[in-house]
Amino acid sequence: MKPRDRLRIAMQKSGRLTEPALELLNRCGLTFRQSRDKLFCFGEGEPVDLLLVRDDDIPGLIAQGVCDLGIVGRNVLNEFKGTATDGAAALTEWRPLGFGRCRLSIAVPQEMNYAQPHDLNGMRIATSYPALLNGWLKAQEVDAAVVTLAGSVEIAPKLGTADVICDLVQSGGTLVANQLRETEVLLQSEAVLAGPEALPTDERGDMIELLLKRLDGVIQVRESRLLLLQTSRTSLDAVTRLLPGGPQPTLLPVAGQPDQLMLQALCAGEVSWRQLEEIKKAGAREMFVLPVEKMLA
Ligand SMILES: Nc1ncnc2c1ncn2[C@@H]1O[C@H](COP(=O)(O)OP(=O)(O)OP(=O)(O)O)[C@@H](O)[C@H]1O
Ligand SMILES: O=P(O)(O)OC[C@H]1O[C@H](OP(=O)(O)OP(=O)(O)O)[C@H](O)[C@@H]1O
Ligand SMILES: [Mg+2]
Repeated sequence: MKPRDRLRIAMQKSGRLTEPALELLNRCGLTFRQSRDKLFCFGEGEPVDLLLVRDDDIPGLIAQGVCDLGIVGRNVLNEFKGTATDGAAALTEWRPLGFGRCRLSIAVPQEMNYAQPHDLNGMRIATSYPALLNGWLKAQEVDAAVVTLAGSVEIAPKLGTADVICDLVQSGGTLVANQLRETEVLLQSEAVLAGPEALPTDERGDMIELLLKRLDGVIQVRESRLLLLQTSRTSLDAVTRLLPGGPQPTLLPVAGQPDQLMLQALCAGEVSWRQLEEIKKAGAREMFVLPVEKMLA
């Protein structure tokens, strides 16, 4: 294959991961000119181009060296790795990306008795993830027949083509609609940046390292929240103990109220209503949770 001097990233052409993947790359300073066929997008500022494909093809394109990186669900990446063809094992997850969260689960008809994996012995399990399912069955020492389907897996028990299923679950709505109940989680998944374990030794390797640094910055900011609140000095310990993870908070005096403090804390994730209510009960008031736009340590 001809050596390339531009980095090529594969992502889903049209689906759940398309918009968030593109937004993430834009935030990393990568913008693309949309070509007429929309399958190849030329990078405008940086030497990084996009290939828009079916998500299932992404790991193979990386393994073949057609693309340097790909944005794909962990479920698809691990299924490919589970097929253990040449090059498959050498793919790795460079970064989890925090979107496209779902899980690969076993689900059984609501009325079926299920207590443990061994209850699946002798059953037919429909799935689009035969390698992942077979790996799990082997680890659990369960002897079941795997029925591979490309989609609409949840309907299989009703059609009588399988007894139970193994498919992606997010809200659980599809399972409920098909009178199924989730019994085992095989894999927690989200979109990941996938690539070969060994970085290219030419300039593309340097570009990947630069991209990873930008990505880390973008992800850190995206997940950070600035929490501002007021507390009395006597409640400070109780309030501080409840703060979500992050660096030490900053304390500021409040003008005209010597017993009060303003507390500022950078939190490494969402701050939920419940957490806020708990912190308030511990003595805090005037609480604000702010998104962080940019951060430079
Ligand atoms: N209900 C869901 N909620 C959140 N993420 C999901 C959900 N279902 C799937 N995903 C994640 O999003 C990825 C893409 O899902 P999508 O349904 O767009 O794929 P697809 O139909 O296989 O698309 P393609 O046409 O590219 O093959 C999945 O591989 C999984 O990682
Ligand atoms: O738990 P839920 O929130 O209901 O999501 C789970 C469903 O979402 C995905 O299907 P999708 O909607 O993409 O349909 P498809 O796979 O048939 O294209 C997945 O294959 C499940 O069927
Ligand atoms: Mg697909």
